[in-house]
Amino acid sequence: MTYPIRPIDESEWPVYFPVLEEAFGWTPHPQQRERFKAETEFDRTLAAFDGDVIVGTTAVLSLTMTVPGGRLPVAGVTSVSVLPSHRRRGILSALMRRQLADIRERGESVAALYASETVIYGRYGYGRASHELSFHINKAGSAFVKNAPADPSLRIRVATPADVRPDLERVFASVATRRPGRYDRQPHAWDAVLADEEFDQRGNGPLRSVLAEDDGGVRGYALFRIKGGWEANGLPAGELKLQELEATDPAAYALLWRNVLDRDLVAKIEAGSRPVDDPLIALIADQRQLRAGWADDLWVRVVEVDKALAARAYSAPVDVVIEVEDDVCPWNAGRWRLTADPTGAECKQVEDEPDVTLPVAALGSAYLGDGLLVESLEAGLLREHSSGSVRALATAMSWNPKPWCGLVF
Ligand SMILES: CC(=O)SCCNC(=O)CCNC(=O)[C@H](O)C(C)(C)COP(=O)(O)OP(=O)(O)OC[C@H]1O[C@@H](n2cnc3c(N)ncnc32)[C@H](O)[C@@H]1OP(=O)(O)O
Repeated sequence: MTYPIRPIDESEWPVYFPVLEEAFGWTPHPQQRERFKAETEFDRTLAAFDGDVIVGTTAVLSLTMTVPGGRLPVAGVTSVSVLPSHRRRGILSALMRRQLADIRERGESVAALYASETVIYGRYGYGRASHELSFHINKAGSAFVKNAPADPSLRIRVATPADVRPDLERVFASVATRRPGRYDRQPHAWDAVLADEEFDQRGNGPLRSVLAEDDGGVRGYALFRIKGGWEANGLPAGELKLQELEATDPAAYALLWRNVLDRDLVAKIEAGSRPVDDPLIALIADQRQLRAGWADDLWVRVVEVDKALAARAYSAPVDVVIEVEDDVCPWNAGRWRLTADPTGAECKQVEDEPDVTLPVAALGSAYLGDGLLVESLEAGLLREHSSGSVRALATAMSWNPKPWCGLVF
């Protein structure tokens, strides 16, 4: 049985969005529903139909994302759902194939997504490309190293987040270009970051902010909520849930963390999504106190091998023939010579003998600089024909700072 696929127009939203709600078992707040609609690029949606009923959905957000050495238009894949009545009939597979062809036609060479479950997207050529740490910190164990940076010209200002939105946007825009995986936030994304429905829904208190600033302006911010509480013996047991902390320089970063960690009547600090190389790890004197959890962040799909590989920068010289396996985007299958050094890169289709054979998902994993090719090699998942070629490729593709997105789309 086939299920015709096409984009929807805005008038079909009332029968499109409920498919997502049903598939995710999700009841969004009315404002959340409105924001979802506002960010939807209707010409980049796809719906699968059973007769005239929508049974599957997906959409793309047109993102500008930082990649090693620059910024790229990236297809941000989102809103993937198939009705429980129609699951496991190949509807997702049909949507993914069509979507990747559309992305290519539009000229984007890279797609990225957040996966609801890690087992779903590898079969479509997406690779786990960045990771996040979540910290659970007891305030009592949060002292900094003695030489933590301090700038006497900096001060903390308490502010209502909505009142200082232009400052938050300015700080974020300046840090987003520094780390692969971060993307330009459009106004609707800021609406979501600053949304306060969670206040009603989870009892975590309203969104609060502190700014680090000097006479020249704002150099960083933290966004968080506080769930107050007391132990039976009267000791304060408040929990601070950090949503974001961004700063333009190390002194502002350290001051903001200190402010968040030292909050009166708070005993525990939870920071849900942080980069794997968060400078906080170096600032905390007793790192075990961070009690970190680890999870995948972005998944990346190289949609056009030559364009994507030539569009990013490399940390070290490399000259390697890569044989790419890709049965979902057959235009990628074949041998590609990547010649790159820190000044530039070229990637051309060739007939030469390959140095390495790898699934396209492995290129997606390496694309943002997380260095995962070595992990795959050691796990026996890549076929290396010339000894040392994978390590050379992995070294060239690795990047500092490590990739991290930090905001689900
Ligand atoms: C970027 C995002 O939006 S992430 C959000 C993804 N959506 C969700 O998690 C919502 C809840 N889940 C769903 O809506 C559906 O189960 C989907 C979209 C994940 C899968 O849709 P389906 O139409 O059932 O997938 P489809 O039939 O095309 O499956 C293709 C293959 O993937 C496998 N697969 C699909 N989903 C899963 C899963 N959740 N876990 C394990 N395997 C899966 C199928 O078994 C099948 O394997 P096969 O090719 O070896 O037979």
